[in-house]
Amino acid sequence: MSGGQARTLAQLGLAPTRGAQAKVTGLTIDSREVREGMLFAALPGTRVHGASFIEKALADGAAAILTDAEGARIARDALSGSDAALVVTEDARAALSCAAALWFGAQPETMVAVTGTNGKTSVASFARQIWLAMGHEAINVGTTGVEGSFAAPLAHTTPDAITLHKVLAEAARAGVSHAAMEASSHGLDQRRLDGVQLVAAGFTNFSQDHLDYHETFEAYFEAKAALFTRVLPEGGVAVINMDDPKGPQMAALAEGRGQDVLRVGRSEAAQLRLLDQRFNPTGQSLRFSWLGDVHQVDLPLIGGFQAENLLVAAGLVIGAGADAERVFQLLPEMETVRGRMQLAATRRNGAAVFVDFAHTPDAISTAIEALRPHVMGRLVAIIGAGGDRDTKKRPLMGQAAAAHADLVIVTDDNPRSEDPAAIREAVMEGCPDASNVGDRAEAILRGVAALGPGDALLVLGKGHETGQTIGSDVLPFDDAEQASVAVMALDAAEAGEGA
Ligand SMILES: CC(=O)N[C@H]1[C@@H](OP(=O)(O)OP(=O)(O)OC[C@H]2O[C@@H](n3ccc(=O)[nH]c3=O)[C@H](O)[C@@H]2O)O[C@H](CO)[C@@H](O)[C@@H]1O[C@H](C)C(=O)N[C@@H](C)C(=O)N[C@H](CCC(=O)O)C(=O)O
Ligand SMILES: Nc1ncnc2c1ncn2[C@@H]1O[C@H](COP(=O)(O)OP(=O)(O)OP(=O)(O)O)[C@@H](O)[C@H]1O
Ligand SMILES: N[C@H](CCC[C@H](N)C(=O)O)C(=O)O
Ligand SMILES: [Mg+2]
Repeated sequence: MSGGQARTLAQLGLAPTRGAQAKVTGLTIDSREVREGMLFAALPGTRVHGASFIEKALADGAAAILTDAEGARIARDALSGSDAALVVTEDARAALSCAAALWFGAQPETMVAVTGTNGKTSVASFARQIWLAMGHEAINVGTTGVEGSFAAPLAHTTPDAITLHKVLAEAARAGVSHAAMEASSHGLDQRRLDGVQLVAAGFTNFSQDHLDYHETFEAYFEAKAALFTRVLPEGGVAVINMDDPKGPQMAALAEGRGQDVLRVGRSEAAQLRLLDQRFNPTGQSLRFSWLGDVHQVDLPLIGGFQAENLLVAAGLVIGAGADAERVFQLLPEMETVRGRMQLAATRRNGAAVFVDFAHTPDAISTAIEALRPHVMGRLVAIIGAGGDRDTKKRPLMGQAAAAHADLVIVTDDNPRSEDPAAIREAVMEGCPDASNVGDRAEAILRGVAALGPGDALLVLGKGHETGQTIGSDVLPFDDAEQASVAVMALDAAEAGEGA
């Protein structure tokens, strides 16, 4: 990213090995984006070390190179033949994040982040909704892009440091004072958010995902724990869901770092404690206590887990300085998070179709179980797994659906570069009695056709997504829209038959 005033490396918090006088005109992590005068951050990658592109970056006019010891070794010849400024540091990704924060120079005054396998987007959206209802200019940043008082699309849940700080600075300059962001495990591992100044951070839960990247559960947990052990400063507020088996461990890590821990959940240890939940066809009622005082609230939200997410969000907003009673008054105003247990359509016979983003075994179990108490009749689930992602989760996703739904249809999610039929086969290993319908629109039509009075269909996996990635093409596809189309078509056909 270029533009703005040229700065010295010291102004970007970097200690140059050589070229202290050099000024840079912008930052990039991609050699293909290098322009005259820019700093090229040559970072270690999963496929290749960015240092392999230092020679090209220098040829294209890079004025400075930021890398680690391995990068300096890989590009020794290119570097010794150039007089560009050089920063060699142990953790080049973390250094880049801090440099990006200084380069863009502004971020919303009050920032919180949330990590966990599931629930991050929901928590960030609820926190933003509470702040907006309090009259603040607020955003959430993550899988669904930047939403709220300032909007922008994002390609990642936690964008790379340069994209992140660019968008945070734009939001801050547009008047945004409060931001809740998602901290993905990739983002944490790659130090993408190390330059963000957090006042509070939250943890929802921990279960299987992304083992293709992290390889072991331990490494995956460590990546998530880094939100507390590295990113949230001492004295920050850690909001921990104590109902998750990993909650107590995360709370201990946060306490060990000198953070104030605000415990939430059903657990007796919780300061913000869920006491009771009652479900109805359009939402739920909660009884909860805050430091012992009992409150009751009616919410237009489907799914018991959204109450857990809402408590984490309320904890973050309180942890960031809001008056707790004011926060609780605003909870009935919360709206469904797009693509999370979202009512997409209702059949003439009363059967409902919901769309949800569950794409892990745990989320599929949770989502189907969570819909049960809102539904009188049978529950039909449509599932699929994405290509180029953790392959081990596929049969477990099938098992989870078979264990909790009355009828399962396996279909394509985003096959990406993989063979869609092979992905479906892997899912079917966990649910051999399911129907296998590759075409997602047809699967939704079949699911809707199976609904009798009081039944519900839950279309899982793609939530808010508006495209289906097949190979390298992204074709328009929206589960909620397809559900409406299917309901309209089948209701019209039935009305025609009855006439
Ligand atoms: C696995 C992963 O996170 N990969 C990210 C990583 O790429 P990488 O390490 O594989 O990069 P690489 O291809 O080995 O290249 C190494 C370095 O060389 C640079 N390079 C490469 C080629 C070139 O010609 N010139 C050049 O300079 C690259 O910019 C990179 O910095 O660094 C790249 C630059 O920051 C990211 O774009 C890329 O995200 C890819 C696109 C991705 O899909 N990531 C997903 C898995 C992800 O991050 N998902 C999370 C989690 C979502 C969730 O919670 O479910 C997210 O936060 O979205
Ligand atoms: N607290 C929770 N516990 C278990 N499952 C949940 C919880 N919250 C959400 N889910 C399930 O996970 C799905 C994704 O929710 P959400 O988008 O909020 O999570 P996320 O952590 O942001 O996911 P991603 O990793 O894709 O960013 C939901 O659609 C729901 O099925
Ligand atoms: N952030 C998640 C989203 C998965 C969504 C699902 N529809 C899929 O394509 O697997 C990922 O990139 O793994
Ligand atoms: Mg998300």
